Amino acid sequence: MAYHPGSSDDNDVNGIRLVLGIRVFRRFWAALGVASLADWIGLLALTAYANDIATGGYAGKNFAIAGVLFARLAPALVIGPFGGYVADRLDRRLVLTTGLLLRAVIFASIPLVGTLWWLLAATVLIEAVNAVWMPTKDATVPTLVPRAHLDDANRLNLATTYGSALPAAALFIVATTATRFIDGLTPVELPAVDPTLYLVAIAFAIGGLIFLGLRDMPAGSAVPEDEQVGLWRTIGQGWAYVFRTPLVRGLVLGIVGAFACGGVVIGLGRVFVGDLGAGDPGYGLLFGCVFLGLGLGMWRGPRVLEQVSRRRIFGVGLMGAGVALAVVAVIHNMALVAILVTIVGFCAGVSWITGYTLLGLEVDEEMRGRTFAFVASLVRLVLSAVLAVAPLVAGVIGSHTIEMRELGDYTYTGSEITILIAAVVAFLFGAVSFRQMNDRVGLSLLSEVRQRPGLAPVYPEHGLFVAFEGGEGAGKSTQARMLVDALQAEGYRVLLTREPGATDVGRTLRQIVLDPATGDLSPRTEVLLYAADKAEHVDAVVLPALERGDVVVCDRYVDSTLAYQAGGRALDREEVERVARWSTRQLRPHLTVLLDVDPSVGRSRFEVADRLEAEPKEFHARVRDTFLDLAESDRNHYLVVSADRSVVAIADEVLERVRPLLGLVHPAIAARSDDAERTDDGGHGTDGSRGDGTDGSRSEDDGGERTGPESPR
Ligand SMILES: Nc1ncnc2c1ncn2[C@@H]1O[C@H](COP(=O)(O)OP(=O)(O)O)[C@@H](O)[C@H]1O
Ligand SMILES: Cc1cn([C@H]2C[C@H](O)[C@@H](COP(=O)(O)OP(=O)(O)O)O2)c(=O)[nH]c1=O
Repeated sequence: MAYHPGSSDDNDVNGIRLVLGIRVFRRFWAALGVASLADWIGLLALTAYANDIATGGYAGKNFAIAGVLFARLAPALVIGPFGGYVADRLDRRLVLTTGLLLRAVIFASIPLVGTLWWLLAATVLIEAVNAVWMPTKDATVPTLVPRAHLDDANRLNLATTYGSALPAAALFIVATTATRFIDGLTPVELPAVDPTLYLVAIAFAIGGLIFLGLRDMPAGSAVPEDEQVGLWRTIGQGWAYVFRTPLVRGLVLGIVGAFACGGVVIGLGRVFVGDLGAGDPGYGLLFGCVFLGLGLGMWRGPRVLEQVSRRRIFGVGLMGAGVALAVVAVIHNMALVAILVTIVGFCAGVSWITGYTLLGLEVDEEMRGRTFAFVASLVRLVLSAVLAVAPLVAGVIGSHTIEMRELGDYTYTGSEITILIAAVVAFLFGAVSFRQMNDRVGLSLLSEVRQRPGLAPVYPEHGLFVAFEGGEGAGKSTQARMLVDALQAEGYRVLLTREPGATDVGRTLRQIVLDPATGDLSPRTEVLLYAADKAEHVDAVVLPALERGDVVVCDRYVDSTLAYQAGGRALDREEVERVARWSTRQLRPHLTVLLDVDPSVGRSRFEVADRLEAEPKEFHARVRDTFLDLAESDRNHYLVVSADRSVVAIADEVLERVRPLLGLVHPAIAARSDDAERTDDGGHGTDGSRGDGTDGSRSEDDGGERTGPESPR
């Protein structure tokens, strides 16, 4: 079958279209959408209502909200496992219908009774109903769509459940603003969120009626026994695995942190916007902004700062959320807060989607299901704790005013302090995740961000890769040889190689590019010829040696293309870099030694000039500047040496810089006697024409290196 780029997107769209084409599923989905919408508005309305009817000042309001949120989440932890059991014994359509109708009745009863105690009891009841309703809903989906499209159906349902948070926030803003407006027109005072609670009741009733109408839904119940693993057991089982693996540990820590961060904003939101004088519509706005940010973050996440490692982005996202949240805590302006919580949501969304994807990629097949279940359960647990505890803490801290004579009074509230604490915690979680998962140690985040997308470096995971760069006659071959000798003497397995011309194809290419008889070449042709040499060299020589864990010392590498073809020939640097990096699979040396010398000095060290050596002074000046520029932009991976000093002094400096990197490889003393021959074979000095760098003579056909006998081609 032909490869079509983007076909997976097309498949997604087609799959979703297909499941929506199934009448009974379409109606089921519509009912689910209405129920989710009602659920989100309900969450907002319940907390807003708690805020309205609570007595006891600032602390009282916070305690009331903490109570509602806890009542909302706690039953899932306790009743959850039984929900599946009950659901298993009842008819699906009956459960789906009555579940929503019951919720409608309970919601309507809340403003009618109008006490805090009933609000709390009603919340528990709603969740108890939900505990049976949810597993039934999940178990129903497979009976409505063909097995092959179950995934599409589940994804659509998930998107609907979370996607409805945004319209729900909008509806909440409209409903509460309308109530305020009508309130202003009539002499009787309307309770602020009562109409919204009735609206929720109506929406649930509509959802229930749609389910009632689904007569063609297969009857019976089917929650398979093995899917009814309780929450606590899931957590227990997952724990053991997760905490054995540092990467997964970092990920789980971060994911939980992201949710805790979002939970604090939701849990404290109502009181916090109250402090800002924004009331219920403000609360709706805050909630909507968090979800807008989350949605954007999840959508754009994979594209954000593409040049930065995904493992690092994960921690960075969390730290970003922490910083934005800290600013939220100290700023007293609703408009700015709205923008900032969108940023908090965005950062958390980027982290969440990145973490989720990494988890999918890094966790072994057989552990994946359990790990995801573990994460989902843990997130639930932490979210409940945070939603309940955050307002409690805020209530305990209370609202205080400090009098500062000249500066005026400064009021700080418990919600501000608690948000600030959460911000610090989120930042620390992010920092710990960043450290645990950092796969680019030594490359600063700033220089990584500065890299253009698509040019992200790949450093070898095995072996040690060192390149020598510099102008003509700078002493690269001499120094490379000396480094190889020094390392081999210490028992390391070392491969000395070079560009261009270390492979069979490379030798032919070398002949073409360097022979003055070739005459003028288009600069682009020259780039491609060098790139072809590199592609072959990396695949056939460099990577296999690194895979074996050897030290690879390379005389000239990608920087030469950037210096000569981009700098010297004045081609666009980014274009040339894309080609050169692509041809080397983005593989970069752990260390590049730049032997810097005035071009005239280097030039004076030999007599016969090849095609490039024969270029004018200005050309070589540009080459030198480009080399220096490259070294300057990534100091961690470069050593710049003044190459007009003695050979020995330079060699000492190089060895000193390389020594700490030897931790990446192990000396193979035992294997030395036979390996030394082999590595020499792979080097480019064995044919005697050059390479030991001491004879100073140059000839056009000084290729003739053989690649190591163990190289795959
Ligand atoms: N530090 C140095 N000082 C003086 N001459 C040097 C130095 N390093 C190398 N040479 C000589 O310069 C010539 C070119 O050296 P080589 O290592 O082949 O340079 P490259 O590989 O950079 O072109 C050789 O004759 C070598 O002996
Ligand atoms: C690897 C590479 C070399 N070159 C040039 C630089 C040199 O002039 C020539 C390599 O010839 P070589 O004789 O190996 O140079 P040196 O002894 O100075 O290391 O090819 C490029 O222009 N682009 C590249 O990517």
